[in-house]
Amino acid sequence: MDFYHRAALILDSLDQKKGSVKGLCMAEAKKGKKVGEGARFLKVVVEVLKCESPGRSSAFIDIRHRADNGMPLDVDRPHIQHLLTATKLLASEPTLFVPPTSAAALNTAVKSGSAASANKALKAAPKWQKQPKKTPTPENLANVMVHDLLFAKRGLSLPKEHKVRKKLEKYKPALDKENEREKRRRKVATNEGLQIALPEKVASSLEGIGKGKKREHDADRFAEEGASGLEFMPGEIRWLRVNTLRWSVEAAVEWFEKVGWEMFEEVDEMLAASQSKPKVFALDAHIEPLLALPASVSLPTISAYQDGRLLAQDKASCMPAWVLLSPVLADAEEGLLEEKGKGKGVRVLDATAAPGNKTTMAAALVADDRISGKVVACERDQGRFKVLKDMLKRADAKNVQPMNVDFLSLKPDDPKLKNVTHLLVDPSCSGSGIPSRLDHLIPSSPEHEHLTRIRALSNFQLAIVSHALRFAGAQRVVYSTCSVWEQEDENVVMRVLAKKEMREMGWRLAKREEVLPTWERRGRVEACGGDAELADSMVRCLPEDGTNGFFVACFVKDTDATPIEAPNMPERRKIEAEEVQVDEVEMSANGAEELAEAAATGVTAEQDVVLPAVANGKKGGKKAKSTVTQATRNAKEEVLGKSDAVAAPKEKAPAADGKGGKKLTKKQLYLLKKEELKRKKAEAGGGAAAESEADDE
Ligand SMILES: C[S@@+](CC[C@H](N)C(=O)[O-])C[C@H]1O[C@@H](n2cnc3c(N)ncnc32)[C@H](O)[C@@H]1O
Repeated sequence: MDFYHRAALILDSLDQKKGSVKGLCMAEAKKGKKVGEGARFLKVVVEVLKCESPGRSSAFIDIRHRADNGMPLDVDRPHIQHLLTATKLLASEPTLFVPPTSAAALNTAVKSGSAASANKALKAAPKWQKQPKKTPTPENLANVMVHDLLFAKRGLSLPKEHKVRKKLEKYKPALDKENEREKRRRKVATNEGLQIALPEKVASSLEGIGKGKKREHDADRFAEEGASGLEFMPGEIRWLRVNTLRWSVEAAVEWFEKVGWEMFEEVDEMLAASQSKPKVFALDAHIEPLLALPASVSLPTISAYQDGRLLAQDKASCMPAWVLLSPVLADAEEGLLEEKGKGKGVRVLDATAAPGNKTTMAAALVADDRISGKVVACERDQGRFKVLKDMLKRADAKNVQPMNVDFLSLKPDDPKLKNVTHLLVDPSCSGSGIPSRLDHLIPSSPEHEHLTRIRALSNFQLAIVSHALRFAGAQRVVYSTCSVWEQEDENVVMRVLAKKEMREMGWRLAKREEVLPTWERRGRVEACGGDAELADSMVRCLPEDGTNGFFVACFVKDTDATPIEAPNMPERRKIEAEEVQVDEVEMSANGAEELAEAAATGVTAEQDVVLPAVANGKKGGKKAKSTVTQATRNAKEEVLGKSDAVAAPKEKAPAADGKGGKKLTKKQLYLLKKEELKRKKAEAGGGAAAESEADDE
């Protein structure tokens, strides 16, 4: 019963938007420390969400599928909840889904007459009554148990004589009958027809869970890596990066062959061969230190993975560091570093580093003796900073200086950073490109809320990348996201290029020849105002490419050339600039939020400014008597969406009551918005801010 209680608690937390599917499953599993438990939670929770998720034609899935050129899903109501209502199970058995704690608590529960108040009564019971720390809501406990009763191959995993099982089984005929009726109503032949389809890659990965210890351990890793940030792409290919700080690609190939693996020239050939041979691998065609193995391979059995010579990293996630630094490697090969003024050691800055996949890759690429490069890695969040440090240790990345700092607080003209020439900007994003996050199974917000969040993220991303471009010595800056939304991808790049300031500094986009030229999928022409060449400079990835959904663009500085012309902004962006006016006050990234607040309340340069906590990485700002630097002012304008070439129309304030009436001042508008935000946050149970959505990439 304990397992079901805990699975139901995970569903409760999901309802309260307290985290991602995988993250919450792993967090719960960690409490019990049983091998395979995370994977079991994941499987049960996903199965329940597949048949219960309400509002499946919601904005997120719809847009997501439109973005992937797929079909929107069409499941129109929560199936298990429907079964519970139709059979009156919860109403007739108010105490069945209330954890048995003490007689007194049970009595209270029985007397209460309804499951909800029974649950409330239990929670309020005195501490000395031995009861679990948290009790799940009866609805979610019923969801999990009824799911297993009806759909799990082995049925309920409770002893035959367990009284809850005995009681629940009495309802099985009625539940089955209603289930059959529902299938007829929806014109589907099987139970699967009533469920949301999982992305194929995720489905195949979840399928093996529970079939033997080795697979369980592996599945745990699947869940864990998602939560900790180490990447793992469930599906056909398992990408492993050779950690050249510890090993070489040649040595890795030799080692694999020595222990009985067969190498293939092409990834496709390797995949075809993997149908009959399990031990096959291939070198990736685009990224030198990357190997492709069949996804069925069990990582714990590969010692080179266990000791950090190989690192699990999705191919798309390897692209930014490769695009940023492969030209330096090529120059080193040809002995051109001195000539190009890079002989004194390349300095890289990773603006948003944790968990450190791209940092460690950059560190490995510049560790070459001829380059003798170093990396500064900034991470604002204290918890994630610890993860970053662990990753640096695992990868043996001694040439990295980690800093627990808000990147936006660094001064681009700081003499200590004047040697920084290359910057990685991989800011927090919506994570819409990661199918393995499974978050499309959670009921999503209404469309407006979704777009507001994406716009807020987009403004935050613009602030971070613009800040990077202002670094005095910067020559090459790579911007990336694991999002498939144009707002976070092409739009951010276009907004940067539209800024006079950036063009006058000599920034332009690196052309296709310099940015994975043989990678087929490029930026969307429409999102680049119809400019095919610009779109061609950008890289996009989708799961059908064997990677996560991803986006990469590379800015290069050419101080000698005439500044490029402002690009044609796409029509949609202009429309959004108008729509976004109000929303931009509602910023969700922590530091940027505070900057936005400061700006919206009209604080000027010499006044008290709420600055993001600097150097200690703690969330939340502190009051500081400060003179705002130009960089801070710029960032402030950017997060408010004011710095675009396509300016939002002035003072188009909405009516006071939203229907018509007197116009509000900016401050009134802000206060209203703030109230609304507070209310939403309270409703969401203090769920994570939009910004932290996809920080594990
Ligand atoms: C998408 S993740 C980066 C993933 C990382 N590049 C990797 O490949 O492992 C974004 C990270 O940026 C951090 N972050 C967000 N805003 C930041 C800021 N202003 N300064 C420093 N770090 C920031 C987040 O806490 C998060 O850890």
